[in-house]
Amino acid sequence: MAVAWSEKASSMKVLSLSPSLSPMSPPVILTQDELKKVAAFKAVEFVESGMVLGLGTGSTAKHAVDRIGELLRQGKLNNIIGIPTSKKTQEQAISLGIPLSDLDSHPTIDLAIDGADEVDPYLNLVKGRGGSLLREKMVEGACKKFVCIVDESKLVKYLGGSGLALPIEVVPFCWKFTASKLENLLRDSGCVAKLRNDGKGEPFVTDNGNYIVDLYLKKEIGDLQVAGDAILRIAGVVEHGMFLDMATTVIVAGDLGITINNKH
Ligand SMILES: O=C(CO)[C@H](O)[C@H](O)COP(=O)(O)O
Repeated sequence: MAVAWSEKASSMKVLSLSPSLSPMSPPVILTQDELKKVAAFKAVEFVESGMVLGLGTGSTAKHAVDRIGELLRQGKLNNIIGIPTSKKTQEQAISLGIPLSDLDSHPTIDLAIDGADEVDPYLNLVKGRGGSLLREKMVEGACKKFVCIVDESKLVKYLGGSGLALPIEVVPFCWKFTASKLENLLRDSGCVAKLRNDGKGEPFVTDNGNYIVDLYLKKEIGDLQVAGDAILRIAGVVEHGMFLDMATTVIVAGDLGITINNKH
């Protein structure tokens, strides 16, 4: 259901950005990475012993996974089982001693914590600029609660509104054909499709052996659900990076503090 930032979404405000600051401390300007950490630490407050946890991917989620590992080490959390959303997060969790499992063994997840590339006023997300959108969507789709953590630079008026990529995971076979189908489908939004590269001149390959086609939009997509369903009907598309109506909470860290936005 729809919520708007300024009206219904903000259900709670935390005035201090850093747990170590007293309310009388002078304002502190935090870096983007510090804001990500603040959002991540706040999300980990929702974690309880005995939970099965979806562990997200990216620089924001990394802080949450680090914090979970720290609390386990300190004995403040027990009996956690993590379900990682990427090989990278799996490696991080193993290095922290977080017990891991998968969706086959744990098809229901109590809580997932993950970042996002864009958040719209209705708490819809773009994810996958880190390349892990398929596993993220599988894990976060199996959650009772999905807490998304972002710094305020991720807030957009509409999905695609940052001018950055809307990622689509595609099979490598004839990816140009799939990319042109995507451009054609979203031509009213001025869509340009580009194959993501790995920075060394080769295609970026996901954990699932697929490619990513990044869509750049000049205009807003009309009905996101309709567009998402149409994207999935293109043979060759594996999954798209729009996470519609999936986040139950979005925690935003910004210069003025943390806002916790709950879906109503
Ligand atoms: O979807 C993702 C990875 O596939 C990430 O959550 C998203 O890219 C945000 O990353 P970061 O926290 O590094 O800004």
